Order: sequence, then structure tokens, then C-alpha cells
Amino acid sequence: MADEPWRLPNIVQELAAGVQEPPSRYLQDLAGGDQLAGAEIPEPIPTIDLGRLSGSDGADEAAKLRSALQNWGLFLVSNHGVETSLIDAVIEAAREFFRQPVEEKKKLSNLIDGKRFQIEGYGNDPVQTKDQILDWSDRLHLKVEPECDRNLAFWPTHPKSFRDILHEYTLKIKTVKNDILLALAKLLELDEDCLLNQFSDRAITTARFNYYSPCPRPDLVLGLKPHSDLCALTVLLTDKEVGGLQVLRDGTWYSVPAVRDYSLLINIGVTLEIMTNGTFRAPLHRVVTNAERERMSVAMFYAVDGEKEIEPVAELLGLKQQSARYRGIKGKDLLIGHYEHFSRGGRVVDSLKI
Ligand SMILES: O=C(O)CCC(=O)C(=O)O
Ligand SMILES: [Fe+2]
Repeated sequence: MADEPWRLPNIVQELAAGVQEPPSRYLQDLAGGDQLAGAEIPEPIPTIDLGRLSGSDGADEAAKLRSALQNWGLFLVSNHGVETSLIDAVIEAAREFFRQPVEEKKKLSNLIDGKRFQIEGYGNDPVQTKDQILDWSDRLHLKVEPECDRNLAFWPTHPKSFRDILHEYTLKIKTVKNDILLALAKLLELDEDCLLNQFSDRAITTARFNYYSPCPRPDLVLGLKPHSDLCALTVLLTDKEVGGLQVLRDGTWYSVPAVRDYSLLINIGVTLEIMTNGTFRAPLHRVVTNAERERMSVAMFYAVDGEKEIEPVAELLGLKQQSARYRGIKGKDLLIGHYEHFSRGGRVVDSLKI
């Protein structure tokens, strides 16, 4: 089956350089009158001061966080302690990587023998069915934690600083993730480390560098199809100048403006939706394309150990006297389910509801 040519999508950057019109496999079916241009967001995505949230006078920030989670499943954090110079360096290193000729990048291909898909490496997401609508983006996906499991063969050597910068960024963002998990547990009135403890030293963190080439038909083509992230939390660095991310609320796609001030965008993933028994919901989001400008983003995905059973946290069920609304599932099986649903634009978590 690996020999079926439809399973091997093009590198979009290559395609974009050579075609006037996107091939039919990239065109959305907009029969229902859906439009890709999103609605203007009615209020800004709340920005939470992470220093204050974690301190003793964090009540206002906690209230903001609660409302952001209820309304969007997304929030921004400022005062997070990650130096602006490091953030700039991450973006610049990613830009340098993507600026290389496609042939260079293909040396890190995510296709084994040019055929079989694996998660790590440079390329596209897997194609599951012949009629799957493809995304107008390329990405480099790397496992960064556990550190001893890094596959350095996939880590770029150009620019030369790439590996060191990603290593440092991994260390810094981890503290942000930890602070957020502590705050979320507090919000749920659980022991502070109740959520944090779900992540063992075998928990998997991946970094995904997304590159969206300019697309001649932004009215018909998506950069990334609707999905919810599979992990517990995503920490996203979005392009400072070019917007494109949209989030679904009450049936409407809202455009999330580009983040210009070094805040980090935090996105709840399905693992946390299950753990919190649906109290925090993983939002559906997608990325639209831009006719003139390239766009980039860097996502850090915090998942659990593949062998861990993901299920509603017992302490929470006890506290709220709730029964579990989701079936338990192992981290590695959630990953398999994720890609099956992803190809159809659905959420694996909906199949786990009791
Ligand atoms: O590019 C973006 O803004 C979002 C990327 C995203 O949703 C993802 O990588 O899961
Ligand atoms: Fe995402």
C-alpha cells in the first residue's frame, strides 16, 4: 500500500513554485456555503500575566483564564520568562531552515525509503484516503523530550545554531507549561500538582515547525485543516506579521490576529479535555492561506508517555461527584486515532465520549 502514489503528497513549497492553480486535491468542498475567510474576533483573546497568575495575587488573572477557557480554549500568556531574544532566535532559525532548497530539507524527510510515513522529519502529514483534501503547508516535526530519545538525525544542521536554540527553547518553554498546568489544577480546585503529575519523565514533547507557502487561491485552500491538538497543551509561537489561524466557536470560524508582542499562544489539547472530563475543551482550529506572503509558526506539543492511560482524573471526578464522560485510552492509541480523524477534519476525542 505504501506504493500507492496518492499517499505521497508533494512538498507544497515545490508545488507552489511551479503551479498557477492549486491541484484539485487541495481544493476544499465549500458546497455548504462555508467561506474560508474567517469572521473578525469579537473581543481579543485574553492575555494572562503568567507571573501574576502564579503569584499570590493571581485571582484576577485566574478569572481571566477561566473565561478564556470557557470562551475559546485558547489564551495568550505574557510575562512568561522566555527572553524575547530566544523567541527571535527560534523564529530566525526556523526561517533559515525553510529558506534552504527543498533538496536540502528532503535529507530530513519523514518518509522512510521515500514511501512510509513516520511522524518525525520534514514533509507533510500522512494521507489516509485517496479523497483526503490536502493541506497547503510543509512542516518539520521533531521529538524534543524525553531528551534521551531525541533522533538527532532529523535535527537540522543548518543553521548551525538550530540544535542549541531548540534545546534552550525546550528547557524554557517547559517551565511555562509547568506553570500553566499548576494554575489549571488550581482553577479546578485540585491539588496543585495533580495535572503536572500526569506527565512522567517519559512524557513526549514534540516541536512542530509549520511553513505555509503563499497560495494563489486562499478562498479555496487551507494551510492546515480543522483539528484539535492531540496533546494536553500546545505552546504556539505564531508569525508576528501574517495571521491565518482561525478558531471555531458556536459554528463560526474566527480569525486569531497575529501575535506581535512576544506573548505565547496556549491551546488546550484533547488529552487535557479527557483528563478534565470535558471541563476544559480542546478547540477546533485551522489555518488559512495567504496569496502574497509566506507564514510560519512553531508549536510545542506536550503529550503524555505513550504507555500511559489517559482518562478523567480520579480526584476531579471525586471532587465534582461526576462520572467519567470519556473512555480511557493509551497515549500511543490516541495518536493513531488522532491521525485517522485528522485526515477527515474530525476530533478523535468525540469517539471516546461515553
Ligand atoms: O500555524 C498555526 O498558527 C497553528 C498550527 C497548528 O495548529 C498546529 O501545528 O497544530
Ligand atoms: Fe493545531
